[in-house]
Amino acid sequence: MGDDGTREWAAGDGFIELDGLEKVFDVRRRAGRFRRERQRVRAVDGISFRVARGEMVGYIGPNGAGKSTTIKMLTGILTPSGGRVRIAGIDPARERTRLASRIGVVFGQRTMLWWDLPLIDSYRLAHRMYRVPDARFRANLDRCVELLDLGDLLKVPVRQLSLGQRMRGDIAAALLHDPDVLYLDEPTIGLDVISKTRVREFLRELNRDRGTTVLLTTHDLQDIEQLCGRVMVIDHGRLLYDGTTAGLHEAGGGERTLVVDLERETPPLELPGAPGARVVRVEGTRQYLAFPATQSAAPLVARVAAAYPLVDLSVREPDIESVIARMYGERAGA
Ligand SMILES: Nc1ncnc2c1ncn2[C@@H]1O[C@H](COP(=O)(O)OP(=O)(O)OP(=O)(O)O)[C@@H](O)[C@H]1O
Repeated sequence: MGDDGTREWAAGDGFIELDGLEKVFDVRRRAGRFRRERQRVRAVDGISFRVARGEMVGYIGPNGAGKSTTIKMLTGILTPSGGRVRIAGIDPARERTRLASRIGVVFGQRTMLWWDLPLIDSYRLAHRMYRVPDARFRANLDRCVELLDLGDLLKVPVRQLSLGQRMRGDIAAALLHDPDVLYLDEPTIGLDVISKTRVREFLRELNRDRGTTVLLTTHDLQDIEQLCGRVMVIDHGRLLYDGTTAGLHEAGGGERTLVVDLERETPPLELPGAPGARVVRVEGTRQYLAFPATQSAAPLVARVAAAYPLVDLSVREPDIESVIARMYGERAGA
């Protein structure tokens, strides 16, 4: 037992544990010219899950679903209105300082770096704030600088960095004290394809080599598909789905789209031997082919490439909103 009567975390327990977690906000809204009404918003409405050490889990949902509120309770910034949350046996709201050395947080839309200072200065401040031993700080910094390609950026003031550079800088800042858990809120938002790929590769390596537990909030289903074996979907503060990424597509019945740019205008492509695939739109030399999201794109790509002269190909994922809308539709119709 810990000093406060809580049991210490033991291997085999969930590393992140939520039991019936709730957060209710009292908000005052205008209800007429002079009247204001108090309204209760159940931002998180009884969420329970376990995440094992070393898992990499997606936490997704539409705007206002309650994702950020959950993350804020996991970091101790917000105190729950009900239920229970533990990270490695620690109650975040009661022991925020003790927890701080175990977690790293990256908010894609907000930087934790000092805007006017060179990047390296934010790292030096984190070094002191977290009291990281010198040798460990050096080793972690060197590793991040190498893997995130930050060498030329360390002396540049943060405000002069591009969005992708800044995001890499923020991820490094969150990792200098070797946290066991990393929370990422929209880490690829607004990044170009190359920056996204680089960030994803880094996260995959971090999880594989260091066993860092990662909880990832994103609107980009490709982040989830490329990084997470497991995904949780929340909406209106409730857990709607907790399972594999492939299962998410089955539950949502979604379709992906293969966008094909042809050398010349062509009648709608014929695709014998590609079950479930069909042309849904033709725009000049570009054609859009829908196919079940549960299938790999590879056989369809091979089929199209063998039969038609191509300029380019890309695959578009269904957006999270449409997957969730279909999940609701199926439930309502069930
Ligand atoms: N401090 C607050 N005071 C009052 N209401 C809040 C507060 N923070 C969040 N909410 C409300 O709680 C609900 C959940 O918000 P939250 O920010 O957790 O959603 P989200 O899933 O992170 O959305 P997004 O993807 O837009 O960031 C929303 O209805 C929001 O308006």
